[in-house]
Amino acid sequence: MRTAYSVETVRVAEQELMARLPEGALMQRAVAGLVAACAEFLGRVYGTRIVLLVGSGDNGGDALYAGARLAKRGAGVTAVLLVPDRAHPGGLAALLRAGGRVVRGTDAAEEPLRRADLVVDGIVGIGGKGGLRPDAAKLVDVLGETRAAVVAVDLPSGVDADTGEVRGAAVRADLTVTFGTHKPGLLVDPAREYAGSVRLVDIGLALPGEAELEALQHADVAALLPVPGAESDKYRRGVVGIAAGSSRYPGAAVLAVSGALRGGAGAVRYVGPAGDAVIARFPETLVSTGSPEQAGRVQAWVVGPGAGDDGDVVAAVLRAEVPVLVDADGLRLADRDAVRARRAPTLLTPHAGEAAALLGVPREEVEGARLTSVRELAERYRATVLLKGSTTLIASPGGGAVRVNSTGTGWLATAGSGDVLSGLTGSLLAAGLDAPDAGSVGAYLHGLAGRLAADGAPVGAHDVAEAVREAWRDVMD
Ligand SMILES: NC(=O)C1=CN([C@@H]2O[C@H](COP(=O)(O)OP(=O)(O)OC[C@H]3O[C@@H](n4cnc5c(N)ncnc54)[C@H](OP(=O)(O)O)[C@@H]3O)[C@@H](O)[C@H]2O)[C@@H](O)CC1
Ligand SMILES: Nc1ncnc2c1ncn2[C@@H]1O[C@H](COP(=O)(O)OP(=O)(O)O)[C@@H](O)[C@H]1O
Ligand SMILES: [K+]
Repeated sequence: MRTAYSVETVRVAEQELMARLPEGALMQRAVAGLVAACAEFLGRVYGTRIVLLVGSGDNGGDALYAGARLAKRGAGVTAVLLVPDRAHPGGLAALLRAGGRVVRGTDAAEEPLRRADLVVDGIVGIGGKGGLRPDAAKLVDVLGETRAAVVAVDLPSGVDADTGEVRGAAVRADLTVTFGTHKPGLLVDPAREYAGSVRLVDIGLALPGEAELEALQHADVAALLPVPGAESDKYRRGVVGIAAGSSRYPGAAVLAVSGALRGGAGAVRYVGPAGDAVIARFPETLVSTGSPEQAGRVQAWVVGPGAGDDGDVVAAVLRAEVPVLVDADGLRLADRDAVRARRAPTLLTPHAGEAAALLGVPREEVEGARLTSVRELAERYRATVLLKGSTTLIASPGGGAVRVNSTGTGWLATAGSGDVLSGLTGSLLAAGLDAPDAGSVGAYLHGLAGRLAADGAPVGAHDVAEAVREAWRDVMD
């Protein structure tokens, strides 16, 4: 499991560790990792031109000490000091001793930045408050006009470490070298995109049990996937009910069933007006035309994909005393109080637009503040919420760590791919995973399937469903 901790938690752990170490030792651990990452990134250090962007805190100190070590290895290093009289004194002295050069202010930065092979962003790290100040923002603008590669120290300056929000100018890095733990912002868009690839340097911080964010890895997913035992039969494996599709959107039903068949349940029941289309494509589906109550027992329901305006079906499914996943039209049709009153688990799976409607805010607000939005939705609706997008987030109603999934690819932004996800995730619910596990395992497999199916070329949603089995095998390998 990859985890990310809030700045507040990092600060406490940092204090505890610093109290036990000689002064400056922690920073030198961070610097050693930063230098190794820069050297690896450059390929060779000798003869390269490196520019350090140096703010007034320890983030700038890291950059200065790293610059000193790189200068000793033969790089030409120039430090741009944003607040010259507050640059980290020890770091600055070390750089000057190593033969580094210093310029002051943004105007003087232009020329060295244009010629740089590598820029080290030490403007601000976890001590950043609010958007970048005007002089720092101007420096970031100048940097944006160059073609230099950028390594960010701890965080790309200008992104919010705790939320992943980016208000105003921020550094776009190729690589971020972060210390002690991932910060939530490094795993959540839009900030994640600014970070480039992320390298974690272990500096010995002892972090408490509960993280702010968790990201499942292959081994975690493998341990959660439902695998039939010798005594399994189709009912014990779980039956998932799909109440989806309409005469207008029969394809949504087919796609949700295609996902459900690959999610580990022993049988898939379909209820709705698209039964003929479903049977034609998937003859193994148990199709019925009546209401969800009459469909026979299921261990979980999926309701909503392509449902059109059939609010009665949504209401009937919400009355069921088994886990229910509500997606797409179902999110619009579901009665809020009925969702909140449910005793069995509920999993809502909105994309940003649907989440915005549920919260009564503009879509951009959700896209700009995904972590805050998903937490708010889970609390308001007393449900587990899976917020879809480039990074998918899963929050639980009682608070606690939010799961983040980033196995996906932009190729998944194709009509119907959300229907596949809802069927797949519903199937995992029916197989016995709890709502946060079903949501995060479903998103993981779906994202991986999208990657495997696309392999660099466009895909349709049915290709994604077909690739779920390959993703499953890949995880189990
Ligand atoms: N945690 C760890 O274990 C370790 C942490 N380490 C490193 O220390 C870093 C944290 O250092 P830090 O605490 O000095 O804060 P930092 O990020 O440099 O920023 C504060 C400075 O920036 C300024 N400033 C603030 N907001 C701003 C804005 N919007 N725009 C512009 N400027 C702004 C603020 O100015 P002030 O408000 O004081 O005027 C202040 O001077 C951390 O990220 C990591 O790199 C490692 O060395 C060792 C292990
Ligand atoms: N840029 C992206 N990167 C990764 N995954 C994405 C991206 N855009 C969309 N997705 C994923 O594709 C799926 C789209 O679902 P949704 O928006 O419901 O589409 P539809 O309603 O057409 O089925 C979701 O699983 C979402 O997380
Ligand atoms: K930084």
